[in-house]
Amino acid sequence: LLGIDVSKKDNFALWYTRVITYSEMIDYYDISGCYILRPWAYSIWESIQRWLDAEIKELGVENSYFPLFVPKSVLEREKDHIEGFAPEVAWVTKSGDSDLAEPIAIRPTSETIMYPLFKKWIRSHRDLPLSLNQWSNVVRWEFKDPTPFLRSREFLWQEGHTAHATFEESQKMVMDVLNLYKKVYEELLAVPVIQGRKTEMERFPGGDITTTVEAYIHGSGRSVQGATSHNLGQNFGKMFEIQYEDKAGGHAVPWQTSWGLTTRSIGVMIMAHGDDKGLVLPPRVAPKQVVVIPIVKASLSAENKAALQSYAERITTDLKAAKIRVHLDHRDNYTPGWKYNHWEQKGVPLRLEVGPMDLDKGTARMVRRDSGLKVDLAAEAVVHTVLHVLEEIQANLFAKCKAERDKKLVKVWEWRDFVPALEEKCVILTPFVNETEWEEEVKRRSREEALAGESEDARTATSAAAKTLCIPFDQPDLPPGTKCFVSGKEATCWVLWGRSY
Ligand SMILES: O=C1CCCN[C@@H]1CCCn1cnc2ccccc2c1=O
Repeated sequence: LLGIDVSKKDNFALWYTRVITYSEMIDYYDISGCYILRPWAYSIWESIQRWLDAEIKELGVENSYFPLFVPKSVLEREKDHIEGFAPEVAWVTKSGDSDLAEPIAIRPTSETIMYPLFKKWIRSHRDLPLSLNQWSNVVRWEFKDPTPFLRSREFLWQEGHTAHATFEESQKMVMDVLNLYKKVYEELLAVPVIQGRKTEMERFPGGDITTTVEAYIHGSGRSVQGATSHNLGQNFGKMFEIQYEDKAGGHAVPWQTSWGLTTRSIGVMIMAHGDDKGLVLPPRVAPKQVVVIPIVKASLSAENKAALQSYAERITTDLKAAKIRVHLDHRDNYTPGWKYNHWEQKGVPLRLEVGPMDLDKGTARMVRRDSGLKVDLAAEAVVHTVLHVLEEIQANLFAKCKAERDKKLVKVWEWRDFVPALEEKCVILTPFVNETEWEEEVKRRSREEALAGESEDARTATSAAAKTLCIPFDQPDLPPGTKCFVSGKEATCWVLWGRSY
């Protein structure tokens, strides 16, 4: 039996690679940083999409689709802030043997593609709010080591772009979307996240305010940005000369937002819940929530085999009728034991074993993937028990993840306690002066003290340095006079730090 054969706590990176391949979610491709999303993974993206798409439409956002390509001259209109991103832009320079007159970029994000059209469409206050979303792929030619789902050169996302008459309206949109992102993580993926604002150094330079949901990966002790929602202010309106006639008849520039959640969310869920037997799926996004496995002994008579088969089929039909995503694995070329291992690796929340004894007694044995608990059920109790236990599993996965995160979420007041806490895989709240030079200092010193003279490859996807994750909206009490943990100056807020992807 091909098992994962590596423990999550002993070799997290290898464990992750084994889990995503043995569960048939990912396969590898000739081009580094590009992966195949197999049906078991794509189905999870569809569940996220289905829920989030309905919710953003409730916010008055409409879906649209813009071109994949942006001319060099247009992309560089954002010159000031994309210089940081320029190395990641992928270019089309030829068609066939002939060079293109002007190089064309493949979208890394769509502001520069969309906003010239926003300029054309927004002429009056009656055209506002303009709220569009796009489900698409984007390409960023990352330099750091790629990790399936978490960092790939092409990924799927949604990007929302809105324009409003007032800052207040735009900021409400920013927060409404951020709250949806929190729900995607906490209610669909069973992963707790912390909402907050990015510091000056970490925010999207094209905007005014970047808000974020930050997740913590217990296995690696690293944090990861789950999704972002930006208030762009009037920066892009000015850059793209978007003007409209306001109610008073004057000229005004709209207040804009942009926001995105990507297939990285699937990687976060895998890392958060997976165990040494493989994937553990939250029922709300599990492609299959129950797998029914008949235990057909060779010694059974033909009619008993047939009877067992139809009994298993009846249980499966009852579950399907209750809108439960169920699969009956009646393949006769695999043993029950092999099937248990296979579906455990794929993370199916519940297994129903149905053997000859169960046929006689009218029962089935239910086995939970998250806890391993085995319970014998009467056939007529299967549907309502499964519905209830699926909800229990969803809640249990969230509670376990939150407990693990909270155990590693610590407050630090003095520098001397900071790097040791990082070494303990903690995510750290500190009183902070919130000045960029001190943020740089913490990055530098935490890396230096952690590496203690060893070198670190710039390509590494995971640095030893601590970085700010966010300024949590939920601020602990900060008594006046509290000192910043690193500068000794007056602290102005609590900041969340961690090693991250
Ligand atoms: O986050 C989001 C949410 C979705 C819409 N876009 C914003 C901001 C994207 C920032 N960004 C990120 N990588 C880039 C890479 C190359 C060129 C430009 C960029 C770039 O502007």
